[in-house]
Amino acid sequence: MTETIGVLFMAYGGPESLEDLPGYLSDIRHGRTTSKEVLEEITHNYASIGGKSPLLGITQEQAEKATALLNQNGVKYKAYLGMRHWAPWIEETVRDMLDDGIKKAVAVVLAPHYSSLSVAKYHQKVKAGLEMFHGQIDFEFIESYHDHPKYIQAMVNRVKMGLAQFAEGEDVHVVLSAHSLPERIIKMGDPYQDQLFESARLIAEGAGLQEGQWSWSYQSAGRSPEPWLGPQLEDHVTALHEKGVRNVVSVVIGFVSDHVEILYDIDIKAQEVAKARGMTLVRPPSLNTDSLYMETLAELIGEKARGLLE
Ligand SMILES: C=CC1=C(C)c2cc3[nH]c(cc4nc(cc5[nH]c(cc1n2)c(C)c5CCC(=O)O)C(CCC(=O)O)=C4C)c(C)c3C=C
Ligand SMILES: [Fe+2]
Ligand SMILES: [Fe+2]
Repeated sequence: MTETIGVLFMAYGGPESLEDLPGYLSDIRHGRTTSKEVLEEITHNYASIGGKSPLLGITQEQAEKATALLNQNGVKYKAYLGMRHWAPWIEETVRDMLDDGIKKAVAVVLAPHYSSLSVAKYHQKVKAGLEMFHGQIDFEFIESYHDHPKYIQAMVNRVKMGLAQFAEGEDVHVVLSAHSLPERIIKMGDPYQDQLFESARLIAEGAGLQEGQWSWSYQSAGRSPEPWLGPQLEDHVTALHEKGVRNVVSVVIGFVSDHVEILYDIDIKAQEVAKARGMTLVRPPSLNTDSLYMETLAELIGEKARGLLE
């Protein structure tokens, strides 16, 4: 009988209702209490996008589509979902994999860029799950795929989709962005920023953007007193306005799925800043189940699985 390879698809996790928010925030903030003001602000953000995160449903669809591609190639794969900050928790999914008798598996985070504060934490949770439930699965981990040609092409297509919303000959500026992190990661030698800049360079080149026609920005910095990487998107949009830019295409290259930090932070908050200055800001859709992104995942997972089967 052919052995089934488990594929653990991991994402950040999101609340299923506004009642989940205090517990969700407590997990993200390592048990620290969230102030009333911050809780109210984040509740307002989620209420503005429908009262829950769409992330779990999108991750489920991504896992199904990528696994369907993988299952065309003779090896049998079974998809599992694990979230870092909410159910289904990564550790509990690892228990389910053990219960199913999975012996070999590939773990992938649905985030193309590696950081010790992001991807590494997911990997630690997989290992914690194995320890917690006293099991053994031979895991192969995908660390990053910031320069995978199909991910780059998928993002290039998004840039072009955004530009196509403006009339030919109009002056349009492209802003590529990703989630901010505390500045201290730079001193820690974390590869996050270098990987982001490499993706951005490849995407701008692929889309044929000239110097000055695009720029970089961070978004969604945390609400903690330490300095976070900038410039923040809203400040950046304001600075672009001061330089005479009136049309902006905003492409989030660090996130592959819709969630509050896109649907609120860009579509509502950054959009408000742009509109208040008479600017037009357009955001092409997130990759979600984009076919090139699904092929990126299938290729990366297939490659790691071949290593497991040798
Ligand atoms: C690259 C790293 C991070 C990604 C990607 C990321 C995505 C992401 N974050 C939220 C919601 C929140 N994040 C919050 C804090 C927070 N996020 C990161 C890193 C990434 N988040 C860090 C390092 C921190 C600080 C944690 C701490 O110890 O304080 C919070 C808490 C409130 C706040 O600080 O703003 C929220 C809420 C979502 C929804 C998301 C993508 C799915
Ligand atoms: Fe976060
Ligand atoms: Fe965040």
